[in-house]
Amino acid sequence: MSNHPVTYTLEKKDKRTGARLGKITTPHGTFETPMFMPVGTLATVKTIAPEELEEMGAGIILSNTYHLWLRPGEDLIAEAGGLHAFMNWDKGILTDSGGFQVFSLSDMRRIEEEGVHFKSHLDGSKLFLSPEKAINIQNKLGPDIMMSFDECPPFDESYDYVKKSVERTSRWAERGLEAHQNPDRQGLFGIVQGAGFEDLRKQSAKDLTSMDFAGYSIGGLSVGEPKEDMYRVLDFTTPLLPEHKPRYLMGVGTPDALIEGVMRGVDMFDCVLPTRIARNGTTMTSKGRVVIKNAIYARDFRPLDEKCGCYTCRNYTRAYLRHLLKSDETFGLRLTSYHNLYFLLDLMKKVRQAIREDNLLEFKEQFFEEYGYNKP
Ligand SMILES: CCCSCc1cc(N)cc2c(=O)[nH]c(N)nc12
Ligand SMILES: [Zn+2]
Repeated sequence: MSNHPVTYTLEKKDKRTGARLGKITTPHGTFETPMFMPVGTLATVKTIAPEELEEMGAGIILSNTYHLWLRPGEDLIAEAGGLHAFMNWDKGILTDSGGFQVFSLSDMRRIEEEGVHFKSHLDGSKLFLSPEKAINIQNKLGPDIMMSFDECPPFDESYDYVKKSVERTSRWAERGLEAHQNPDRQGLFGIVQGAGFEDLRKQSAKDLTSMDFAGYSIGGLSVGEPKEDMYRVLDFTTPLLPEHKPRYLMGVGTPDALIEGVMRGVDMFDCVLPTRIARNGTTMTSKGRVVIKNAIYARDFRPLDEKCGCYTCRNYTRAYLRHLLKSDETFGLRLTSYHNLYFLLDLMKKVRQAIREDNLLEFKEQFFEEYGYNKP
């Protein structure tokens, strides 16, 4: 069906790069792109309240089918009225399909045409996930955007293996479309795979764009490959995707990769990085990374980032943040997580403005210089 509940409006194409300004409309609101999506694996963006996510400008957040299936279970969340009600978040929610987590979290797994057999990372119990099951779980969780069940092979996997994997992921995608019970209110995205092989990326994109998905994800990247490889794959993959549907690059969230991805036509990004590194005291600032537990900050009574307008930077000093992190005080995790999320959301706001003003390349150069990316 072509009248999807999740639609994309292309507003402006950058004259000198592949960047584009747009809006994605979901049953829970319309949000500007390019956008960064905070990850809330277990129905919470760790240590941050929904109201705080809203005040920092988050539009769509992520949750994780695999984790929520195992705990507390999709039926419990369905009884609660779905993820939005369960976690008291009334903007957009996107869920991953679980395949990636199976491959990254679980050992003893066996991949067959029917699906994947594996052991729970929680208690070792035997589990089975199929394309149909992954879609049914997401139908019950009730996100605005759902992902097809895919296999994300290692980037350095053999050509023959990746070819077979891409063909199976395309068959899984078709089965998922068939199994989708709420196509009127939940948009389903296909996930393009193919590792670093251009012909396999083309095959995957051809297969998936022949099916009527609401949007397209670029999977199989940000899995440890060199960034230059990721950019090379994006260069020949994003042009294969429909211009008038959203493009989502999975698992990408460093400032440089976000900007490089935008310049290659990507609209949506997610990454656990900002909150994960925050919890061990690593923060992203306009002058590059600041590892706040470092002794040099013990008597540094300046804000974390003097150019940042976030709650953390307006109210607390580096010395205080260092004290909290060194003392394992939970409040410290909240303050660094808040700042890192705000930093990336604010970066994407500045990127959107740069596309509006046709100075994205100049913005990138200045941001890279100040962040320290150009240092040898
Ligand atoms: C909540 C996490 C969402 S993104 C997870 C993710 C991250 C990365 N890097 C790749 C993939 C992929 O290829 N397929 C799928 N389903 N997910 C991926
Ligand atoms: Zn800040």
